[in-house]
Amino acid sequence: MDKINIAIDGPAAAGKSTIAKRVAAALNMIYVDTGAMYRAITFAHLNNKEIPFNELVNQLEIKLINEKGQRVLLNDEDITDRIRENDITENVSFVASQPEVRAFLVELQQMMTRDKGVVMDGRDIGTTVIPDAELKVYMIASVEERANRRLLDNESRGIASSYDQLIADISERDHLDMTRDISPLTKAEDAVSIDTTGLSIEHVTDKILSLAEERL
Ligand SMILES: Nc1ncnc2c1ncn2[C@@H]1O[C@H](COP(=O)(O)OP(=O)(O)OP(=O)(O)O)[C@@H](O)[C@H]1O
Ligand SMILES: Nc1ccn([C@@H]2O[C@H](COP(=O)(O)O)[C@@H](O)[C@H]2O)c(=O)n1
Repeated sequence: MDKINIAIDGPAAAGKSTIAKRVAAALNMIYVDTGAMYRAITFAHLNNKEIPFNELVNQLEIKLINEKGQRVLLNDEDITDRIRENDITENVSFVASQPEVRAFLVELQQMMTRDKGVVMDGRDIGTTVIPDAELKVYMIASVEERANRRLLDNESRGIASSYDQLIADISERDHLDMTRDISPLTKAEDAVSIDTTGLSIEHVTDKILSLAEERL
């Protein structure tokens, strides 16, 4: 096959974006971080709480620029670092449960994958956004390992956090994402499960690359 789409879903801090970026670079595909798009709308909502979601989404233009990882622009403002801060993380699952927000972003994401050649990570990619993706991966890791990874991640970004708080926050966010009414986080029936607990980034990347090669 000439071009494929790859969907990577899973709970918070399982390693989806780290691996998706590497897989996309190795296969010369486009990487799309859909979590960043929900975070961008959360940023807009926190600055404009009085605006209903159906009106808010019509005022937003979200661009993902593949430069220095991936830059996130909201109405041409670079909010890449801002959307990783705690207030956004604490509110994003609520914003992502809003029907108007999901309809707006799923349509945008489906347009981005129409011509194939995309590695997209998120929570509903294999189930809702690209149910016909040639490769679907459901990536998991123990909550302890995910909290440790996020702790190191936050330290490197200068974001204050503690291991115990991260365990609680990650567990709560997963619960909200798995139990919301619309497109809850769940493994697509035809997704390949990969438990990354104890596995290196290189090992997981190679595993997905070999699954992709089988489909190309
Ligand atoms: N297999 C792995 N082994 C060790 N560390 C990893 C592994 N995969 C990812 N990491 C590290 O874990 C941290 C979290 O990974 P990442 O941000 O990719 O997760 P994510 O699933 O995209 O999270 P979220 O959905 O919350 O954005 C990063 O610092 C990354 O370097
Ligand atoms: N396809 C997606 C992607 C993300 N979400 C929501 O956004 C939150 C942040 O995602 P990160 O990957 O940046 O951590 C996530 O917790 C979900 O609430 C989503 O609903 N669908």
